[in-house]
Amino acid sequence: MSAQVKIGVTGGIGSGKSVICRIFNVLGIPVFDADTEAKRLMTHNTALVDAIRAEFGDRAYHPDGTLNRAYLAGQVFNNEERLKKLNALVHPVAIRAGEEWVMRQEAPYTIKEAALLFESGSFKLNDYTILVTAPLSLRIERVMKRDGITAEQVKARMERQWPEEEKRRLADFVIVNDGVQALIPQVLELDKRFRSGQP
Ligand SMILES: CC(C)(COP(=O)(O)OP(=O)(O)OC[C@H]1O[C@@H](n2cnc3c(N)ncnc32)[C@H](O)[C@@H]1O)[C@@H](O)C(=O)NCCC(=O)NCCS
Ligand SMILES: Nc1ncnc2c1ncn2[C@@H]1O[C@H](COP(=O)(O)OP(=O)(O)OP(=O)(O)O)[C@@H](O)[C@H]1O
Repeated sequence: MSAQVKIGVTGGIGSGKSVICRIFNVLGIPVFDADTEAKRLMTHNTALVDAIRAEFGDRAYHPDGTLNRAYLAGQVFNNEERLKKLNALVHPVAIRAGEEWVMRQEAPYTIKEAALLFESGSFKLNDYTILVTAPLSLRIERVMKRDGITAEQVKARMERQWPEEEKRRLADFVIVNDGVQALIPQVLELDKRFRSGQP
């Protein structure tokens, strides 16, 4: 088992997790992006691909084998039961990949970025969790711009995630990404604490 301090970074859609993790990464900290890894596994892990095809049909994949994200998003983000099924297939595989990744790292500490750290229960595998927060309206605006989707589509995903207040109760640290408070000093402060070994 790795003795490294393990930090989870989470936050609702559009809160700015990826932006913050990029800053940690520039400081030399290895970052595992669970959402990206989940997508990679959904096309590269044969058992997972077979299970997704069996559950969601061949339309879940394009003819070239890439994931039909728009189709799957349409299937799951307005249907809680379907989303639960997809999560039950993907999350255990992605969580295992994260644990294997941690064992390979040599660094003062490691970071796992995941939108659903609390919802999936995987926060328990980390020593500390950072919650990234931002006002709802700003998050919607950011994602509409980033992904070219409608406010309704962003809200459908938000409704499948825990409300921020619930996450605050379980988080050890909070980074405010409201476009007003500067991000870099907040990240530097946490980096200092994690490197000290006594956060
Ligand atoms: C349905 C899929 C194909 C849609 O892909 P798409 O490229 O449109 O969105 P993307 O994956 O980039 O997600 C954007 C954001 O939506 C939110 N989101 C993604 N998956 C979920 C989910 N299962 N529940 C709630 N919110 C989610 C997150 O905030 C995420 O960062 C994809 O989200 C997916 O496979 N989700 C299920 C696996 C999963 O839970 N992944 C994320 C955590 S490991
Ligand atoms: N402080 C900021 N100032 C300006 N733009 C920002 C800021 N923070 C984030 N953004 C932008 O908002 C969008 C959402 O940020 P990001 O992708 O980091 O969020 P996320 O929490 O990782 O979202 P998701 O859960 O969808 O993966 C991105 O396009 C990003 O560049």
